Amino acid sequence: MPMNPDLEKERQGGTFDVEQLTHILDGGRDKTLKRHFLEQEVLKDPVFRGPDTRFLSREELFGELLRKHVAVIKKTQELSIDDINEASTIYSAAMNNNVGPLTLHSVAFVAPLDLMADDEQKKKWLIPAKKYEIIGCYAQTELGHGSFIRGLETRADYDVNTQQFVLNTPTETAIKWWVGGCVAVGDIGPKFGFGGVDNGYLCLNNVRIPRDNLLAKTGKVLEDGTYVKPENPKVVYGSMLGIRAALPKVGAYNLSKAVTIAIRYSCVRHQSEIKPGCGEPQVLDYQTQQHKLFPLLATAYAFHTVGVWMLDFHSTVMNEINEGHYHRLAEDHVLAAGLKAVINWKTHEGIEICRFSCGGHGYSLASSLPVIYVNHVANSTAEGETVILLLQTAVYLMKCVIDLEQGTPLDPSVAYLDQSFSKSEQWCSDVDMHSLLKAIQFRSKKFTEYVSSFVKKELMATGNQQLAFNKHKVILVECAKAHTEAVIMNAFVTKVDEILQSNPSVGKVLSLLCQIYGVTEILAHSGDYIQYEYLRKIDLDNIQDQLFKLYTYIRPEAVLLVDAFDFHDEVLKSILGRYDGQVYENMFKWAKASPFNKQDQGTFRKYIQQLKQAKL
Ligand SMILES: CCCCC/C=C\C/C=C\C/C=C\CCCCC(=O)SCCNC(=O)CCNC(=O)[C@H](O)C(C)(C)COP(=O)(O)OP(=O)(O)OC[C@H]1O[C@@H](n2cnc3c(N)ncnc32)[C@H](O)[C@@H]1OP(=O)(O)O
Ligand SMILES: Cc1cc2nc3c(=O)[nH]c(=O)nc-3n(C[C@H](O)[C@H](O)[C@H](O)COP(=O)(O)OP(=O)(O)OC[C@H]3O[C@@H](n4cnc5c(N)ncnc54)[C@H](O)[C@@H]3O)c2cc1C
Repeated sequence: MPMNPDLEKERQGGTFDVEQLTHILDGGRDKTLKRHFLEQEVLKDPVFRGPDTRFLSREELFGELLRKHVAVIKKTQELSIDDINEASTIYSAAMNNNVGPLTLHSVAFVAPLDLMADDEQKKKWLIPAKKYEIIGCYAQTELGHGSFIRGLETRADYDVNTQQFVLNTPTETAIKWWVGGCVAVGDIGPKFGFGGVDNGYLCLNNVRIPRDNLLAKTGKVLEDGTYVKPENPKVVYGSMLGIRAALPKVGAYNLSKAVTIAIRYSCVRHQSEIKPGCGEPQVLDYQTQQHKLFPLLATAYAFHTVGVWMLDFHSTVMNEINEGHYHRLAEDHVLAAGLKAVINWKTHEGIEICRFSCGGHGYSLASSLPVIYVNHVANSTAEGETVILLLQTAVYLMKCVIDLEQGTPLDPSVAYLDQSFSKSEQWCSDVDMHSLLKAIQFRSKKFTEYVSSFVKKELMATGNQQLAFNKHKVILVECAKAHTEAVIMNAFVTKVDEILQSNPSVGKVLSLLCQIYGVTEILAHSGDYIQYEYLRKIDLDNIQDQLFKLYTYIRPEAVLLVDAFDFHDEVLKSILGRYDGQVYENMFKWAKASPFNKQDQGTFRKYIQQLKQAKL
């Protein structure tokens, strides 16, 4: 199919090599080549062909995705893939923006076995689980409790005579609920999205399991019922850490899809007039459309950068824990908590902005933006609700303030809290990314000190930490967000500095995106910078001008920057986001193919006839 002339023209501009940026995003040219190979292994294999999942009912969707997910597993085994990124490539190429039915087995059942099973148990369960010879799920949440784990009601009473645990969900609120990939007991019914996953309920009534079913690498129960505590009790929470540490990159992936669709479509879509008689401009030439999409484009790159960094950090900490060193578990937990919370929340807001920026066609499943949205938005609740996780990060920051007062060294990701920040020089309209990072770190430091003073005062008055925290939860959450933004900006600046050395032209365009991310973040909290007397009104006016100037620099690069995400059309599955930009013809073809246009509208005639016969 010929290339849409608008997109053809867009691709003649630009100042950097798209392929080199794709290689950087993938982690090197070899990884890009391997990703292309794996995608083709899926896309050329007829077993992965099937009905357009956007036209399917919930039951049909579950069946079709289960069929495909089994094919994904076979393909992954056939190609001897064990790298998580490569496995994700095969999975994403097949799932058409859905979450597969066996996802929870891989991310929430295998991970805890890996982390908490002893060698014997690994042989018995982890090895067959990795081969899908046993399929598992993660049944923690109950009808009455999800966030408050210590409030869970399920019982496991030890029967010393039979060396068994007797499992019971003693009340209705104790029924296990939301259990992804939970089979044979019951599905909790239709949901907002996640149609490919059978989130189930599980009632336990005197279910007996052997003593050695308790994962024993950390804590264990001896034959006489004595409980041997794990060296570090918090490691039992570790199974939730793995998914949280992975979800920032999942957020980046989903936001990258949404901005790819919205920016390509905004170059194909012509609407209204700027200069009368000069034809309808591309909607991406409107400053308001750029103001919607360019900060999100910058955010997608920022989230990808920090998502890769978080996964590396987490895997290092897990290796340390496997060797018995727990000193970085707390930092890993609060980083994963803050990044998972902020990134997934801003991602679902961003996907919605992308959908709105495509007008009516964004509301059609032909765009796939609604599919990407309803499947992504769960990530702000699942694996730790947003506020719950931000409070974890906030409590850690309050401890950092005490550590600072006591001269205890801080973890590297919060070291900036110990830095002194002088009030900024007057800003013009070309503030560099390092100055923007300093400002964002300054705000986080000041906010942490401000919140800590309130919590301390409350603690003095009540002597109760939970009460003190509960009275200031709103500002504690904001404090955690401010810190997390400092972590994101620091990772982005660090990566861009590195790329400026290795590939100056790519680095330059990414530094523009980094500035857009930083300026947008500062303008979103401009009042704080005035209140803390770090910036003046003139500074804020200047960076507002800078933002609009940055948009003009990014405009000619925008399509190339989304091309660099390198989504194959069959992976993106969006008519608005097609690489060739042939939207209208394919929208019409897709609509005509809808089963709704095929089925006999007998119902229509039957009921309309009734109206006519009713002699209204
Ligand atoms: C093959 C390719 C596949 C690709 C896949 C792609 C995408 C993936 C798609 C889908 C997957 C996404 C979602 C679906 C899966 C969802 C599964 C679930 O939802 S499972 C259930 C998740 N539930 C939760 O997250 C519950 C949240 N609540 C809690 O974690 C706890 O209740 C709490 C909020 C942390 C409170 O704990 P507690 O009541 O014990 O009190 P605290 O004093 O706050 O904590 C005690 C202590 O422990 C530390 N800590 C807490 N959590 C952790 C942790 N995870 N790790 C390490 N440490 C932890 C905490 O800091 C305290 O320490 P201290 O202050 O020093 O005492
Ligand atoms: C798509 C999806 C898949 C899931 N898969 C699984 C799975 O496979 N296995 C599993 O075990 N679970 C699963 N879950 C459940 C999920 O982990 C819980 O929904 C999540 O932990 C939130 O808990 P909750 O639903 O009890 O919300 P609640 O904690 O009841 O939250 C309700 C509101 O109360 C607020 N709140 C609660 N506690 C506090 C507090 N201390 N301070 C301030 N505010 C508070 C929250 O911020 C929120 O606004 C899944 C959920 C979804 C949506």
